Amino acid sequence: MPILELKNVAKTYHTRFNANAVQALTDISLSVEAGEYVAIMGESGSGKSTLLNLIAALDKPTAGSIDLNGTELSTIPESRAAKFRREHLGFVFQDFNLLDTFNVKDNILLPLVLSKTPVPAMEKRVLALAPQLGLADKLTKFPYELSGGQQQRVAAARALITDPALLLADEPTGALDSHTADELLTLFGKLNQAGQTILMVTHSAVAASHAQRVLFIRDGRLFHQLYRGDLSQDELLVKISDTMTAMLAKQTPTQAGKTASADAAHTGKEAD
Ligand SMILES: Nc1ncnc2c1ncn2[C@@H]1O[C@H](COP(=O)(O)OP(=O)(O)OP(=O)(O)O)[C@@H](O)[C@H]1O
Repeated sequence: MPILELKNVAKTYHTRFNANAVQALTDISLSVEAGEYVAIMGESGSGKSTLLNLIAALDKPTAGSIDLNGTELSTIPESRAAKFRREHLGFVFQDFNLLDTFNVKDNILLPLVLSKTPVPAMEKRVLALAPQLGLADKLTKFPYELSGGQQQRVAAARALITDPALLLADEPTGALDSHTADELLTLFGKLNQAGQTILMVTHSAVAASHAQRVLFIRDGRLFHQLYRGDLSQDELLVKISDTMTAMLAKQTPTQAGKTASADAAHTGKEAD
């Protein structure tokens, strides 16, 4: 069973007086299996944040269903949504979102404190996780004492401390220089190899080329998807760039020429 399954999801935003409805997402169906590493790409305004907000149960779809780790999100009462998010999801954002007055260890432990985990269990978990993220010697530091890359690793540790079914990352490399971004993406790759399911929204073709599958959204619809298969990262990067070019040129995937057909032949799969 997939960790995440969206069926025919649509989202319409209504302005206050209902005059100008914005159809942000239309008929999105997709699933993410346990252990997958999926990137979502699309132009500004294509609906990526809307999609993440729906998956994170921060907002509700206008139509369709979203099943996360065996629970249909619409069945979760508002009062239990925060607890559900804490138990099933980890979040990494572009701007780290660390608490300045908490040291690294307390930042990482925050979700466990909120879920009232006993202190010995918290200690055990943070001591096991920190070395995996290169943070073993940083636990008593404060965020302002760390580089951007280190801060983002603290954010990743905080996201992973609850052992979430799905790690959601929204432009995680957006505030990092290219070298540091590369280090973070290598870390995500390692986490994924160790079994972590990851869904990452990104504008960066390089970042997306670290994933096993890349979904492209255009005007709120699933435009295309690419599978890594046995392509190298560089080969996938070329295909991603071709698809982005086609998307910006408003072509269909097949008009984009080899991109779609070669990928379909390679994987036997193709989106809509
Ligand atoms: N709360 C809202 N009320 C009305 N319209 C909204 C709201 N949030 C988003 N939209 C509209 O929905 C569409 C999709 O927006 P969304 O933020 O999901 O795109 P995005 O792909 O995440 O963009 P970006 O890459 O710039 O963050 C856009 O037309 C946007 O203006």
